[in-house]
Amino acid sequence: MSQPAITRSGAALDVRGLSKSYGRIKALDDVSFAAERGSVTALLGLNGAGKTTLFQILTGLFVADRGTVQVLGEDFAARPTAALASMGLVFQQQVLDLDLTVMHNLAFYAGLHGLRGSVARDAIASCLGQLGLGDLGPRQVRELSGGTRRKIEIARALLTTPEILLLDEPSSGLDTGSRRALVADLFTLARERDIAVLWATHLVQEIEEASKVIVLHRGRIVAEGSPSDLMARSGSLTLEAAFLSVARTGQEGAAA
Ligand SMILES: Nc1ncnc2c1ncn2[C@@H]1O[C@H](COP(=O)(O)OP(=O)(O)OP(=O)(O)O)[C@@H](O)[C@H]1O
Repeated sequence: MSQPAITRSGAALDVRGLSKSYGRIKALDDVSFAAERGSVTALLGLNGAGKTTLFQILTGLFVADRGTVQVLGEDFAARPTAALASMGLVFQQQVLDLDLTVMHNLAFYAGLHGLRGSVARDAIASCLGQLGLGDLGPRQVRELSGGTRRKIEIARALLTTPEILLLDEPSSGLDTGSRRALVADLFTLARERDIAVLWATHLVQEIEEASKVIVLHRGRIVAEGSPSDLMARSGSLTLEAAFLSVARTGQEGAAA
């Protein structure tokens, strides 16, 4: 069996020195980090921190002013189509057609990616099954709750067996119970499918189990480490206090 491709740092996704400005606003300023397989890397930032800009660069919508992105050992800029083919994307905007059934939505997306017939059906069954949605195929999306729709969007992103999953506030608009269920599913998926999950959010409670937390503040990384590292370094008893401390002061080590 071939070895999985890796980047210069050994991680699935490796970002170095990314900068992007909109006129005089520095949305990203020399951002570097890596996301490893089988784990969740959380990108935590208040409004305006630069999370969306980063995701737009990682998905090829925008080009960075400076810096590089490596995906599975390849330079994104050199081979964007291959890089994008290895990624699953779940953003805040709803992407399902409400008037179609779950099965039709997923079959349409599978078809766009060249999966047809029994290959598509098996992939759909596997992805729905993994998220506990196995019996929902015939249901019209409009009849389903917001939390279930979000899970279907995640199942959709998994159809192409991505090695990297980019999530931009995936629990946006969900109630606490649905959010908790979604969070648990995503951590399990990262482990079981050996996917590198990069999860942007401003909700600290969601990512307390993350292997690594990166705090982005006004375009700069102001803290990076495991949740317990961040709490210890800022002298905080909770991850939320540690986050607010570094986000407020723009640097690590400030007392909460
Ligand atoms: N198209 C644009 N033109 C000008 N400035 C922009 C544009 N997009 C973003 N910005 C600015 O760049 C900075 C980073 O914005 P970005 O949307 O990337 O942050 P964010 O962390 O995703 O915020 P939010 O959580 O509010 O979506 C902000 O100061 C924002 O006002």
